[in-house]
Order: sequence, then structure tokens, then C-alpha cells
Amino acid sequence: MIREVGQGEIWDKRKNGEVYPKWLTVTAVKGDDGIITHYVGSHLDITERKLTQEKIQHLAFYDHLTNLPNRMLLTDRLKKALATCTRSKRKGALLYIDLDNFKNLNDTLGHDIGDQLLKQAALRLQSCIRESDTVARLGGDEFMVMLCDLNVQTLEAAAQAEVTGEKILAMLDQHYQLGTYSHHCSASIGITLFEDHQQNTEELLKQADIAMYQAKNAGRNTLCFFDPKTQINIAARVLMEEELRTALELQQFQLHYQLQIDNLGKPLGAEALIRRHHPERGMVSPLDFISLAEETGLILPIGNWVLDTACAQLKTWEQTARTCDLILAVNVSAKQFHQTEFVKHIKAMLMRYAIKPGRLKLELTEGMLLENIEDTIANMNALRKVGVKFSLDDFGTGYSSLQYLKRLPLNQLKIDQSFVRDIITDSNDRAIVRTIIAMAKSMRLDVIAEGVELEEQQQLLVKKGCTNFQGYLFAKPLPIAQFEALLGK
Ligand SMILES: Nc1nc2c(ncn2[C@@H]2O[C@H](COP(=O)(O)O[C@H]3[C@@H](O)[C@H](n4cnc5c(=O)[nH]c(N)nc54)O[C@@H]3COP(=O)(O)O)[C@@H](O)[C@H]2O)c(=O)[nH]1
Repeated sequence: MIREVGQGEIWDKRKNGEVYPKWLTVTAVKGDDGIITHYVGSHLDITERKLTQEKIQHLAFYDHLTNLPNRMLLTDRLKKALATCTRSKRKGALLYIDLDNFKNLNDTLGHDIGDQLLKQAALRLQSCIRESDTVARLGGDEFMVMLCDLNVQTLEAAAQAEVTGEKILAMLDQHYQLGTYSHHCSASIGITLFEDHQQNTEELLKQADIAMYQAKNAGRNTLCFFDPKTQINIAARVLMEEELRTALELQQFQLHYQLQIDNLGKPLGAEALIRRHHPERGMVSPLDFISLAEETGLILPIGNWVLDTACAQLKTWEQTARTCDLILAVNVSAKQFHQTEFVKHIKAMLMRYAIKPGRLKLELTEGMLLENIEDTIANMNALRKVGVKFSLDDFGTGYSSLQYLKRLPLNQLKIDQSFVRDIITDSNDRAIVRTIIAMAKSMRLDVIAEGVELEEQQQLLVKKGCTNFQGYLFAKPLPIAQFEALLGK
């Protein structure tokens, strides 16, 4: 009778002296009387199995490019460091490191060169820390350094983390030899301190990440400490962004129409101005959501909705004698205008609603036009060719180069309301308005003044040669029914 009595891993020595692992299984052999007569041990060389296991382990916990610990191993070490901090009362720090403009290198010289830089950066990071600290690669050009055993006092610990951060910045900011290329690449670092096991590892990584973005915003090649106020602001922004998405889904946006007239009071058209109808807060001004929509990219679907609604409105107006000549001005944001498909999109919209392109006027601002001037001119020319009009909004508030301005196929300059507001009392504003009107005339462009609230303002503008007007003096932006009722008067 044979019965296994035990098994396990043991170390043995080969004849050549090499120590190796083996799996030993011991089996008891009994005689007919049931008494163990002897034991049999079988051995299996598990060197290969152990190596494979180690390889799998390494793949799971180390980054294959730089051989640094990966996020998983870092998180594990962070948990242990938090437990140690709790006992020792000492602080630790996480330094989130992101290489500045690394994407440009990858895009221009290729991924192989990018990989070389990452490997060199990894070595430089390792040279900046002690053996008890950790450098990990989180992915892409993002690294994390975990400093342990810092001072008990928060300020002292922060100063220690800052010294290491500065050392890392200086080390990374030196030139890299990448094959035949010599490259320069700085970094941005976000730092957060940790002190006990109550803190959540994911939360700490997020804090360091937030601080790193602060460092990027502060101009790169710098470090920032995590500031809880930033986190609150970010949380508020995320909430607002979600709200904007909801507004789109639930179709809470509306267009209001503000009358534009000539100097005889004849309606020329309107400017379409977006509003959000919030179920609890009522009408929300675009000032409260347009810049967030621009930052988050939500301006693209919102802008499409505006254009679609404006074109549908123009179609309706085309069918009535009283409104068929009205021109509708639509605000276009920089992101929208610089989309590769913008021209195609506008043309498709004009086709879909079968409207006369000359009834659509796109309001662009100075800043966005100068962003990529050659593409801008090409896009504007393509749309001008089919008849779409262009008005330069907020004119005079930017830094337009007249050199560029004369190359833009514009139809109209819009005098910004900041110059109209004090035109009666401020001689500088009067001089600016006079110059804008003279410029428009010499470039054979229409000129419209916005923000006209008083008759005296209009009279002065007329005297200076302004021909078109928009402002509360004539009408506030109105929902479509009220706007059409106004036209009927
Ligand atoms: N990308 C997009 N931007 C848009 C869109 N709709 C609006 N906007 C931009 O939001 C800003 C604020 O717009 P709004 O609150 O509607 O203010 C406009 C007018 O109501 C206001 N106005 C008009 N007349 C007067 C006046 O006599 N006095 C006074 N104090 N304000 C007046 O001016 C704003 C007109 O803005 P402008 O576009 O510069 O002509 C504003 O920047 C809008 O552009 C959108 O659909 N897309």
C-alpha cells in the first residue's frame, strides 16, 4: 500500500555546485500488515517552472520598456508605505512626473526615438532617489516617484520632497542624445504628501495628478504641491460639464434673436444667441457655459445644434414675404471653426435646409482668425464662394494685424459694445469708433455697432458714419415668437 505523506519545494545542489529548486514528493510504502516499511521520494527539477513564474510576475508588476515598477506594484508599495507611516509617524510623498511636449517628439521623430528618451528619463529618475524610494512608470510619458521616510513635520517633509522634485526637474531638463538626434525635454511635477493608512491610494495618485496639471498650467518645467482648493474647483467643473451634457440630451437649449437694424430703423436681421432653459434655475446666460463648453469640446455638438436651429429658422423665414430678406448672424467658436470638416458641414447644412447662403452670417472673433491664418483664409474663401457672409465680432478688442485683416474675406466689422458704452463721455472711445468706421469704409465693409442702449449713442454713431445697429435700445434678445411679433409691429 502506497500513501503520499508530503510534498514541497526544496533547494538542492547540482554536481557543479549550482543551487536549484526542486519539487519533492514523499510517499510511504506499507507492507501487507499495514506497517510502513519505507519511504519513496521523487524529485522534479522545477528550475524552468520557477523562471516562467518569475517572468509572469515581472510582466505583471514591471514596465516592459523601462523595467521600472508599474502602477500595480507602485500601488502595492504605497499601501505598505502608508502602513509604515502610520507606525513611524513619518511622512511620505508622491511626485507625479509628466514630460513636457513629449507627444511632439513621438509625432515628429517616431516612437522608437520616443522610447529611447523614456528609457533615459527612467535612468535619470532612478539616479535622483534613494534605494528605499520607488520610481514607477504609469504609462506613456508619466512617471511616479514615491519618497518614504520623510520628516515627521509636514513643512519639513514638503521641503524634502521639493528638494528631490527640483533635482528631478534639473536632471530631466538636460539634453538627451537619441541616436543621431539631440533633444531637449523638460518635465512638470505634481507633489502630494501622505502620512497614514487612512488615505486611499487612488485618491493620493489623483491628488498628485491634479498638482501635475497645475504645474503644466503654471508654464511647465516646474513643480506644484497639491492644493485641495483645486480639487474642489475640478469637482465643480466636472459637475458643470455633466450638466451641460444633460442639457444637450434633454434639449434644454434655446435660441433667442436680437434685432439688427439700419439707420432708418428697418430690420436687417438678427443675431442668434443661445440660452439654456434650466428646469430649476430658469434661463441661464451663455456667459455661464460657453467657455466651459469650449474647454471641454462640448461646443462642437452645441455649436452644431445652434447652426442647425438657425438654418431651420432661416428656412421658415424664407417662406414669408415679411421675413424672407432677414439675415441671421450666428456665433461660431474657435474650436468649431477650426474643425477639419467645418466648411463641409456648413455646406451640408445649407443644402439640407435649401436656404440661400447669403442669409447666413457667421460671426467670428479676431483671436480665432489669427490662430491658423492660412487655413482660416482658405475656409472663409470656400464659404464666401457659396455666398455665406462673415462679420468680425468684438472688433477692436483683439490685436488684429491689419496685414492679415485685409486678406480676410469679411463682409462686416462689428464695433464691440465696450466702445459704444461710454461713447458719449469718453473721447478715446469716440476716436476708436471713428477709426473702425473709417477702416471699414476703406475696406468696403459694412459696420454694425452692438450694445446700443441710448438714443444719444445711436445719434453719435450715425454722425460718425455707422449704418447698422444692435442693442437694447431697439430690442433685447427675444424668444422666436416675441421676435416675430416685434417684426410685425
Ligand atoms: N459660440 C457661441 N457663443 C455664443 C452663442 N450665443 C451667445 N454666445 C456668446 O455668449 C456671449 C454672451 O452672449 P449674451 O449674453 O447673449 O449677450 C449678447 C447680447 O445679449 C448682449 N447685448 C446685446 N445688446 C446689448 C446692449 O444693448 N447692452 C448690453 N449690456 N448687452 C447687450 O451682447 C451679447 C452679444 O454678443 P456678441 O456675440 O459679441 O455680439 C457673447 O459673447 C456671445 O457671442 C452661440 O450660439 N455660440
